[in-house]
Amino acid sequence: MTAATEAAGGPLPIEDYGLIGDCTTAALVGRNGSIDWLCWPRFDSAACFAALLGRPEHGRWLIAPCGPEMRATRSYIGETMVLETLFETEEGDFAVIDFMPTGQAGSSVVRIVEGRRGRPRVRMHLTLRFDHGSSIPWVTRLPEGDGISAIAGPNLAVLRAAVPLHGEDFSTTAEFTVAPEDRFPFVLSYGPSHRPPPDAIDAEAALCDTLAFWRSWSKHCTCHGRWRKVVMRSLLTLKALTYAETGGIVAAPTTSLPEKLGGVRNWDYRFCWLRDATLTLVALMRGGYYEEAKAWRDWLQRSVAGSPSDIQIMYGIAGERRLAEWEVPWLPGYQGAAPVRIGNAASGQLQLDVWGEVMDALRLARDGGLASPGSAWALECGALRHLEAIWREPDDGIWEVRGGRRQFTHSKVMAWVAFDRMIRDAEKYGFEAPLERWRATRDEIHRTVCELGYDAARGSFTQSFGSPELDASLLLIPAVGFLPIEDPRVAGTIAAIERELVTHGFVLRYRTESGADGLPAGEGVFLACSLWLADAYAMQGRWDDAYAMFHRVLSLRNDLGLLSEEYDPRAGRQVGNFPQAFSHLTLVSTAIGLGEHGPIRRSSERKAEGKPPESQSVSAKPS
Ligand SMILES: OC[C@H]1O[C@H](O[C@H]2O[C@H](CO)[C@@H](O)[C@H](O)[C@H]2O)[C@H](O)[C@@H](O)[C@@H]1O
Repeated sequence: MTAATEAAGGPLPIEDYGLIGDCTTAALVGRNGSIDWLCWPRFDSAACFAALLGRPEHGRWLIAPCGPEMRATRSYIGETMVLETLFETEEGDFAVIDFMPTGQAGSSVVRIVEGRRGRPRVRMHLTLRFDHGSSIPWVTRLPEGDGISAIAGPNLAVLRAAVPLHGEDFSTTAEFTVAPEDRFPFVLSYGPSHRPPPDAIDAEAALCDTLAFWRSWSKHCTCHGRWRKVVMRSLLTLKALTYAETGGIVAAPTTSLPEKLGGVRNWDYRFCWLRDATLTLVALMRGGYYEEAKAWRDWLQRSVAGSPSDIQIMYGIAGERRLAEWEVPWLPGYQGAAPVRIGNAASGQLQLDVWGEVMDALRLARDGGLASPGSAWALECGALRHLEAIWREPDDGIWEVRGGRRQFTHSKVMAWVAFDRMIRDAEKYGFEAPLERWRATRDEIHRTVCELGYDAARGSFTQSFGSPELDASLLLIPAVGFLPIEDPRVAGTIAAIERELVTHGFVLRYRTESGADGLPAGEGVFLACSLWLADAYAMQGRWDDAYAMFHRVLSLRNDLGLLSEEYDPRAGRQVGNFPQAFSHLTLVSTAIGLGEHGPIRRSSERKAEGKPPESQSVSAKPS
C-alpha cells in the first residue's frame, strides 16, 4: 500500500514528515520537499494543503530536485523550529530551509533554496486548494510582477518568488538552476480575501528573527545533561503546538492520521483537550517555562468560565465550545484510511479524569510561584462542587470510548486526585474551603475504587468496576499518589499489565478486541502508556527495565526527534496524529524523572555491582 500510494504521489510514511510552525498554525514538510499539510490561518482552520489525507491535487507545495535525487537528509537548525533539507543529486546539492516566521503580522511559510554544490535543477510546484482540498482558487499575477495571488472564498494566499512563475494545470510552477551561494526565497503569505494582499516580507531578515526567537526560547530551558537534546526537541514541539494569541494548546496539528493503517480510528486533534493541555503545561513547567503556563491558566479560566456543569473536556483554541464532528467525503484519507473527520464528538463527552488533571496542574503552578488571580480559587471550588455531585456517574473515560459510558477506574482515581489536590492547596495556602466535606468525599472515592475497581482474584485493578479488562491508565495509580508503589495491589496491576498489555516491547492502552471502545479492533501500541510503564518501573527501582523501555520509545522518534501518538510494531511505522503532544509531554516527564531520580539510586546500585556511576543525566534546575 505504502509503496503504491507513494509511487502514485500519495503521502509519505508519517515519520517522513517534519514540523514547522509559528504558534498560530503549523505545516508538515515531507522529506521529499513537499509540504502536504497546512491549515490556515489557525491550527483548526480548513487545510489549504491536504495532500497528507489524499493526493497532490488536494493541495501541496513541492520544492525538490528536477531529476532523481540520491539522498535527502534533514535536521532542525540547532534548538529551533527552522528545518533544513539537503538534497544531493548527480548534478549537485542544494538545501531548502523551511520555516514559518514568528513575530510578524499575519502568517507565512518561507522556503529558501540555497545552492551548495554544482548546478542542480530545481522544480517548484504549488497547488493551493482551500477548504480541505476542495476549492481551486482564482489565481492572478501581482501588479509588482514578483508573484501570484490566489483567492477562494474568504481566503487569500500570495506567493512571492525570486524566479519566474508559470501557471500549469491549476497549479503554479517554476524550474530553475541553483549555483553554490545562490539563495532563492519563496514566501507564501496568508490573508483574508476582503483585504489587500499582505505586505511582502524580507525572507532573510525573517529567517534571522525566527532563528533568534526559537534560540532565545530554548535558552531558558532548565534541563541539562544527557537527554537535554531529547527534552528540548519535545519542548520545542509542545511550544509549536501552542496558539500564542490565546494560550490554548492543540493535541496535535493534524486530523485523521490513522491509529491503524487503513482503519477508521481517525480523529481530529486540532483542539485543546483539558487533559493534554494541562499535562503539556506540567511538562513546560518542568522544563522551566512558566510564561506558557500562565498563558494556559488564563486560557483555562476564560474557557471554563460560566456554570461548572457546562465545563467541557475540550475546547477550540480560543475557547470555542461547538466542535461538531463531520466526515469529509472528498478526501480519501491517509493512504486510504477513511473517513477523514473534522471536529470531534468527544467534545460532548463526560470524562471525569480531567478535573484531577486540571487541579493537579493548577497546584503545581501555584507551587511554582505562579500567582493566582483572586477568582481562580473560587472557580476551582465551583468545579469541585460539580464533581462532588457527579463523580459516581459512569463516564467515557480517558480514552474517550465511543462504546457507552462505564465506571472507569482511572476516572475515579483522578476524581480522587481532584479532591486531594484541592484539600492540599486549601491547607497549604489557607484558602477557605469546606475541608471536612471534601476529605469525606476523597475517602469515599478511595474506598469505592479499592472495593469495586480491584479484582482480588486477579490481584489487579481493572479497566472499569467489575470488568475483567485491564487498562494502561491504571499505571498512573502510584504516580498520582493514590496508593504507594509498594502496595501489593499496585505491584499486581503492573505485573498484569506486563503480562497482558505489553506487545513487541511496548504497551497497548487496552485490548481493543473487548469492544469497549465501540470501534473495530486493532490499533498501535500507545507511546504515552509505554512511558508510564517506564515511570512505574523507575518507581519500583527497576532501573534497567525503566531505561530499556525509555530507550525503546526514544528509538521510535523520527530523524527529527518527532513522535506520533502510536506505533505499529508489525509495520514498523508511526501511526496516529503527528506530532502528538501527549507522546512528547510524557517523554519529557519520563526523561526528567529518570534524570532526577534514576542516577542517584542507579549509581548506588551500579556501585554495589562494582560498576562506575553513570555520567550525566537530565536534571531540571529551577531558574
Ligand atoms: O480512540 C478513540 C478516541 O481517540 C481520540 O482520543 C485520544 O486522543 C486525545 C487527544 O490526544 C486524548 O486526550 C485521549 O485520551 C485519546 O484517547 C479522539 O480524539 C476521540 O475522539 C476518540 O473517541
